[in-house]
Amino acid sequence: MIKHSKVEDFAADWQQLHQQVPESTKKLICDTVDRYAGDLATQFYDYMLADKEANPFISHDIVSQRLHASMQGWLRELFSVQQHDPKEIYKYQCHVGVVHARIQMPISLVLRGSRLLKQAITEHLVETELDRAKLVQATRFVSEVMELSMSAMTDSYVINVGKSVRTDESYRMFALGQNMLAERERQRAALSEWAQHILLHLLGDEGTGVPEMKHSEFGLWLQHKASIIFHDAPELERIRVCVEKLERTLLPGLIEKRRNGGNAREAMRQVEADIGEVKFLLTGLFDRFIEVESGRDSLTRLLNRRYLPTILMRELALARNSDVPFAILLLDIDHFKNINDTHGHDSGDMVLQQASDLVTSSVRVGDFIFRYGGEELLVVLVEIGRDQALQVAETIRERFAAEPMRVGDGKVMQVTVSIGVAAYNGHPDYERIVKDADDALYRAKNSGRNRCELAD
Ligand SMILES: Nc1nc2c(ncn2[C@@H]2O[C@H](COP(=O)(O)OP(=O)(O)OP(=O)(O)O)[C@@H](O)[C@H]2O)c(=O)[nH]1
Repeated sequence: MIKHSKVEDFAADWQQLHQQVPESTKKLICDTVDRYAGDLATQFYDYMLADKEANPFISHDIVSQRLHASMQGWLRELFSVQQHDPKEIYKYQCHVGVVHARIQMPISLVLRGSRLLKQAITEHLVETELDRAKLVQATRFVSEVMELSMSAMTDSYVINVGKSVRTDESYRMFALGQNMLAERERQRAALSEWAQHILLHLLGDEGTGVPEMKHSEFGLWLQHKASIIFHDAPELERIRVCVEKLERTLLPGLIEKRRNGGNAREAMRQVEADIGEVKFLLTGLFDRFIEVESGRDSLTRLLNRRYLPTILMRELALARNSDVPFAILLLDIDHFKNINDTHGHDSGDMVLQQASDLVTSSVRVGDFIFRYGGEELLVVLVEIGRDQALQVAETIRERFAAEPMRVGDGKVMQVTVSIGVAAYNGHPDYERIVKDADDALYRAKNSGRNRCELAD
């Protein structure tokens, strides 16, 4: 069967729609839209300009200079009786969609606007000499033309918003690609330098107008780059609050104290504490992101769970398109709580680290190992069938049972694991295979632990 492209589907629907409605009715709609195009555009933009959500995207000036006329042109063309090529009409609608995406106008707003226009055109049609049957037909025609236009617009809107998200993300990755450890040290140094600068300035005798942070190297970084790298991390906001407090309250207070010859020690201490807080937040922010962005869990160095959907979706696509199967193992350390309770939390951590080393050395380099939960690991075994996957799980289980683990103070203890195994079975939803492995793990636990169970 030939797969139709979106433009061909649009053209076919457009032609079919036009064939269903008599020329006389179309002519009347065309004339009505033509006559009221100005009013319709005014009505549309009055509504948009009054709307809180729409307001940031348009202004009175832009409306009067450009948009009002474009809207009339668009309406006239959409309902024109001249036989335009439907593919050209499709392109035109896509272009409008691209523009909406570029200015980041929410699609809900575009759809709301279209409903408003549909209603307004219908009201004008009611005033014409059309009889009831024809009026119903005309109203339906207007509605479907609008629907078709919106579907083309939405298609290109979605693609183009996707593109811009990818661009943002690639810039973010580029920014992150710069060595984050070096960046962290650079910004810490820039902050210290600025702090030193103001303290030296304050110790001088003028005691007025300290150098503003926003013009310092750190201030510029905070203003322009930090929010791209860290998005809306809460620490960033707290840093901004600290900086504002410093500039608006603490520093002026300190200057005032010094000018009046008062004891500035307490004010100075507050300034130092505030700068210390900014430094602390900054370090924490970088450290958190270095850990997350490296994609690894900080304790076990295994992959972070948030990458699991990406990996599983990729494996599912490979399995579907190239017939390359895969399987997952869900592994849970038995009675882990007892290890913590008996030997302490640090020993629990040590066991987790040894457990991840053991699993890592039991699978191939091409497999993926995630820290799935507290004491749960998830392994994606690539290019493997169900029986082989079960064998791998058995080997891991046996190794755990055979190799005692260190728990601090030179002590060792026996640790066992339960494993649920699920192989790709053609189901397209990646959550399903995880759920299958989870059910199998549950059975392994309920059947006495230190066991592997295969999903049904
Ligand atoms: N030391 C340490 N403990 C953790 C970590 N993450 C989770 N835990 C602990 O792991 C324990 C898991 O306990 P449970 O879920 O009751 O299960 P369990 O004791 O392993 O028993 P079964 O799974 O039923 O065999 C909890 O006490 C958690 O506090 C971690 O990173 N380090």
